[in-house]
Amino acid sequence: MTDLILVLNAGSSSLKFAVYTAMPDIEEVLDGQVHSLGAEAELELRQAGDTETTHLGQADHSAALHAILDVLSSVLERGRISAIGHRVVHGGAHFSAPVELTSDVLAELEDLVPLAPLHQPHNLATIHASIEAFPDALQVGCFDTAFHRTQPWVNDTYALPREYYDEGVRRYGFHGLSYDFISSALQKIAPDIASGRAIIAHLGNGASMCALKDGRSVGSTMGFSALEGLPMGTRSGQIDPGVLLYLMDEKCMSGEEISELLYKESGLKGLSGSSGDMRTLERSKDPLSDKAIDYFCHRIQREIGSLMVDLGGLDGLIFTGGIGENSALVRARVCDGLSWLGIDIDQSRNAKHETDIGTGRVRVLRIATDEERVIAQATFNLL
Ligand SMILES: Nc1ncnc2c1ncn2[C@@H]1O[C@H](COP(=O)(O)OP(=O)(O)O)[C@@H](O)[C@H]1O
Ligand SMILES: CC(=O)OP(=O)(O)O
Ligand SMILES: [Mg+2]
Repeated sequence: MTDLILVLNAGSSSLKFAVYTAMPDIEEVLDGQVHSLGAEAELELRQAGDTETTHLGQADHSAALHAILDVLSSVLERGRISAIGHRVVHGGAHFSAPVELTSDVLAELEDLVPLAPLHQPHNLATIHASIEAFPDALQVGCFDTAFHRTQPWVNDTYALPREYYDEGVRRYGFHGLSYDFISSALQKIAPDIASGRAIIAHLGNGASMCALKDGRSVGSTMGFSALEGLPMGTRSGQIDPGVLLYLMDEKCMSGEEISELLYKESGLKGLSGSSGDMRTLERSKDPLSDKAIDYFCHRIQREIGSLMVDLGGLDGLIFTGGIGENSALVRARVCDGLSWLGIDIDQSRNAKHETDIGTGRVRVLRIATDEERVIAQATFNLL
């Protein structure tokens, strides 16, 4: 029987999965995802070049996991799951590398739930369900925050009294598994950029950007929680803390209500008044949908300026994530008007989703991310 590695990646709007053979090296057998979690979830299974889609309808993370385990049962007849690698969004200040998920580690990760309420509970629930389904498998956690531990202190802290930093109020940054993958991919696709100054825009339902210098993270738009920085599907992104004081003091909103507002009702959903999903907004004829896209792209442009200061210039701009990889419109709007920074793109190559779309001094690339492969490799290394 072949040894297999299963990877589970619980995002805010999706549960992605992949299966790899484990010996002698990792090789992907299949992958897929349940996307659009909520009322209209769909399961996609990709195997040997074919994609099979099943409509699930109403499904949360737990229903998605069960649907995935059902689908996998046919594959499992041919092999033995010897390890399961999990994406864990928050590793706090402590976890800077992948670890075996022992009960002590899980207890520490439980403490981080308040810092990532949209992700950590789903990550932990997925881990517990997979321990139950595969009690003999090695369970490994890989952290979204780990990649950013190389950031200089000025980008790691807020200007609060020092004791807050010491107790963990820091700028952790997220999407590190994706940045790790892109950083490795750059070494093959564009080695000059891999060892130069790059900005990676991971634009998915959650969205952030990373300043990459010599392959290491030196800046990120996300900080303490996955709320800071860019506006997202349903998250506000950057906001004046004075607004929160106003909501508490003048509108008498509770912490829970403010959390609901900032995580679930804001961003593209709040601005458009209809949807936080980029595909839906692009198809919509409502001018508010277009304004929401405009705001999203403008904030990305502003963050490019800010991250360029961290880098001392720019050699490459990389688009990735569900929106970054698939939306030619967003890539075009982000690059529009940035010629003065050396950012220009070829509209026809962009429309065809080619890898190399830049025509100016800065190389502009579209690279599909693969967080699952980073997790599989780390899990394999710990086997
Ligand atoms: N063809 C497409 N055109 C525009 N947006 C797309 C397309 N495909 C996916 N997206 C958008 O990508 C986002 C989901 O990104 P993804 O990275 O898969 O999410 P998550 O953060 O949950 O992992 C959604 O807003 C979705 O509408
Ligand atoms: C950290 C984060 O925002 O993750 P996701 O993009 O999966 O929501
Ligand atoms: Mg994601």
